[in-house]
Amino acid sequence: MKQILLIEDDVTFSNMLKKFIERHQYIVDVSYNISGANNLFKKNKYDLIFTDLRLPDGDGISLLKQIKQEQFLTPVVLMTSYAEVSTAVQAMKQGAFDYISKPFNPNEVLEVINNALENKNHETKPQAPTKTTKENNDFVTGISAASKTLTEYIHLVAPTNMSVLITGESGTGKEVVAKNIHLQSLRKDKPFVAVDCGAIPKEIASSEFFGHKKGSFTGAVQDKIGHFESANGGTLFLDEVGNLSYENQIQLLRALQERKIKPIGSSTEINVDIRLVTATNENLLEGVEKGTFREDLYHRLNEFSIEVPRLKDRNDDLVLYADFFLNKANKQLNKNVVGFSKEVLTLFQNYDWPGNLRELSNVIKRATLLTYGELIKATSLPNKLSETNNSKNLSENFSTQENEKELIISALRKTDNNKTHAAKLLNITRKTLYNKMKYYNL
Ligand SMILES: Nc1ncnc2c1ncn2[C@@H]1O[C@H](COP(=O)(O)OP(=O)(O)OP(=O)(O)O)[C@@H](O)[C@H]1O
Repeated sequence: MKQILLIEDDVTFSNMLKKFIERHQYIVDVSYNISGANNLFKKNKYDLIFTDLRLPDGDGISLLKQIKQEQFLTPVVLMTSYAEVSTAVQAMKQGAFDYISKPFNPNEVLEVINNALENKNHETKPQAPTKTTKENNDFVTGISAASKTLTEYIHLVAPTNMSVLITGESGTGKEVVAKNIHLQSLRKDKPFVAVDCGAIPKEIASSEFFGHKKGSFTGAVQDKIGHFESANGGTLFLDEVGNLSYENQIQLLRALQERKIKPIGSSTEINVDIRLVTATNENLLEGVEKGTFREDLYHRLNEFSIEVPRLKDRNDDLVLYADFFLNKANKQLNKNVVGFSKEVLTLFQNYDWPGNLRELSNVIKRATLLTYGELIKATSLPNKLSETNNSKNLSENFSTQENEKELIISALRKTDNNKTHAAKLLNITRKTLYNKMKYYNL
């Protein structure tokens, strides 16, 4: 039977976890601190070690380093609280096999155990696992339920030749998903051609898609290869596909059905073998109902659909993405910012992120540039992040009708007595604010 060591100072929790894992045919030892774990290491050889990040006599990261030196092959899984996820990500770079954030469900624990033990059986040397896919280092997989479903769908559909329609709000990562589908497909060594349909004027769209011969129209000063031909053998990604004119939709449908294209001014047809992936942040079905988007094309594009979740709907991933964008910004700006202050993480959690991952990435890049110390502080964030928070806290409290007078005073102070801004913060109209100020003699 495989032997697992659990290092966790919460006695109730560790005993509960021990019992659960033992029920699945593993031998489990528990230590409540690092010194106890060191004694156990001397006596036993473990197949897997679970350790808490914070222990009474040290931290899980230094323990991880020690284990990696002494018991090279033993996988180590860190158990973290939500706020420590970014530290755990750092730990993975130092050789932790995985991390699991509390509270976790039993199936998650079993999955991590299976993965770790399976990995150990197959690997001859330890791997530094990463939350990015091997094929694409710019893709963070995410740990939220919504992200897990997204990843599963990508894995499932990538190796097929099905056309995929990716939907989701702006900045959620639709293009990144499309690229990932390509990189996980059999076409990964062939081109991935991304076209923004919203940026192509309809008059030149067919030349852009199918190419043209020199002299075939005014301005065609040389032969041009179209996107279909450039993507031959690979994947053609059409972003903002809802923006195609009706005429362009017909041309696209024909090319997809016949798998042949004819450049403008040419008499020869070219066979094309492309996998089509499209994206939109509009509701194409509404377009179909209104008659602006062809229903036959819609079904042709939508052999499989993937909805990329809003950042707000994958709260559990926020720190992971923040950490990823911070690393990226550090590299781009040649900085060495280590992390985020607690206050910043709270502001991040409370903000709605209407611009999704793109907005998060931009906010972090700007803040990284403005930061001279180790941690990004709230003062380096755009005002809108704290405004939403103030407004949320104030308006939430306000609706309870308690301390109404104090809340009004606080809002007026925060906004330098600007009634319009104060009313906004309190989520009431200016008129209501004036009435209440009169009532409270302010
Ligand atoms: N899974 C991910 N891992 C890391 N970075 C990501 C991920 N998804 C998106 N991003 C980053 O977020 C930003 C927005 O992604 P992307 O351009 O793919 O969004 P989009 O949904 O296609 O946006 P739009 O609708 O405006 O075209 C990019 O900087 C991208 O690199």
